Amino acid sequence: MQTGARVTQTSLNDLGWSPFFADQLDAVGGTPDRVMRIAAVQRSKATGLGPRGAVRLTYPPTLSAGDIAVGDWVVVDPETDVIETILDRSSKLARRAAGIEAKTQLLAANIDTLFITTSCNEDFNPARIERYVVLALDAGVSPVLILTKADKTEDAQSYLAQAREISGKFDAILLINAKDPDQSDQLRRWCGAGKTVAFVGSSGVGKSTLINALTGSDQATAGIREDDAKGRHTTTARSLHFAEGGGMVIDMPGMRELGLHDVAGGIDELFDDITDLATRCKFRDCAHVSEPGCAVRAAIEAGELSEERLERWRKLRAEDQLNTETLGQTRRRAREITRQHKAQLAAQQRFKGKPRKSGK
Ligand SMILES: Nc1nc2c(ncn2[C@@H]2O[C@H](COP(=O)(O)OP(=O)(O)OP(=O)(O)O)[C@@H](O)[C@H]2O)c(=O)[nH]1
Ligand SMILES: [Zn+2]
Repeated sequence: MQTGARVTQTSLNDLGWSPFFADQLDAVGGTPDRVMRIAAVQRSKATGLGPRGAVRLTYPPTLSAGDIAVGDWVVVDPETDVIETILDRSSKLARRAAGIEAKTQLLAANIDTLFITTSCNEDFNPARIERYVVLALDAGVSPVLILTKADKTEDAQSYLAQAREISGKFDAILLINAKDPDQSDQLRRWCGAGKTVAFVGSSGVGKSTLINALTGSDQATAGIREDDAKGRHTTTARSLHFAEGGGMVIDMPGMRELGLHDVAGGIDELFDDITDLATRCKFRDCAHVSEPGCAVRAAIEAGELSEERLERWRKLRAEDQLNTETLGQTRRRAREITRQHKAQLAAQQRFKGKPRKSGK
């Protein structure tokens, strides 16, 4: 196994180990030789990378697959290969899990940079890009926007201009042909030794092309393919790979649905212009619709803020608030709806039951 051999020669530092994690070892009774980084998470097993190579790890009764993310650092019992502890994360990407309850699904952990990938075509969508930026900012991960397929449009510069309008918070915006190695090499700036990057973006925008360019393709997935339940690497699972020349790359396919959850901080950061303006509105609870003394409306009228951007901010905030309410809040809201419904029915019954006023 090429990757296995490579991992054996790999120090923890190459995998992204840092003082942040080392400092936690004493408290959990761990030692560096028992530490591994999670490269893939399956229902009943996970793949860990460490000094022993790629190892299939088992969850203890207290943990399940949902508690562990690709990129996590764990302490492992070397005799049983059971995970003992998940070390605190330096960063964590999560989304709202499917279902009615306000639950999160972990996507990846301990990432330095999020490569938000979109193409210079109809895939380019400011609202979706903003979603990814909010996710990154909220997690304390630095967002880089990659605009691919620049070679397939006459209009590449206009996409670049639109991207700059979306946010000044990007660490960089790259306009590239992902298939040209000279151009994809620019991504290596974020993949130095010990650094971890993750890719998000729709299907077909060039993520695999870029990941293959960074990792040298086949050998990157070998260690994980070996551990897949069906004996092959599936493209639907998140997984961690080595970048050539240092650093780790996390592939996150299947991210079409990115429900935001508990990311108010990220929304405030991305839309800090609106947040600032809102503090200057005359009314503290200003809805920025038609209130007098509204600084947000004034900015729109002055052409400093676009109506579309304000609308996208509103939508994200509403979604985040809805998705973040606790189960208790959801239940209370459901009870309130039921109560109102019953009250309405009762009123209707009373109305029906009343003897008709006779005209006499
Ligand atoms: N001309 C050109 N083609 C590109 C570029 N980026 C990707 N492609 C092509 O677009 C197709 C899709 O690219 P992938 O790398 O598979 O996209 P992906 O994001 O990994 O897609 P999924 O695996 O479905 O998530 C492939 O045929 C690529 O060769 C680019 O910048 N320029
Ligand atoms: Zn206002």
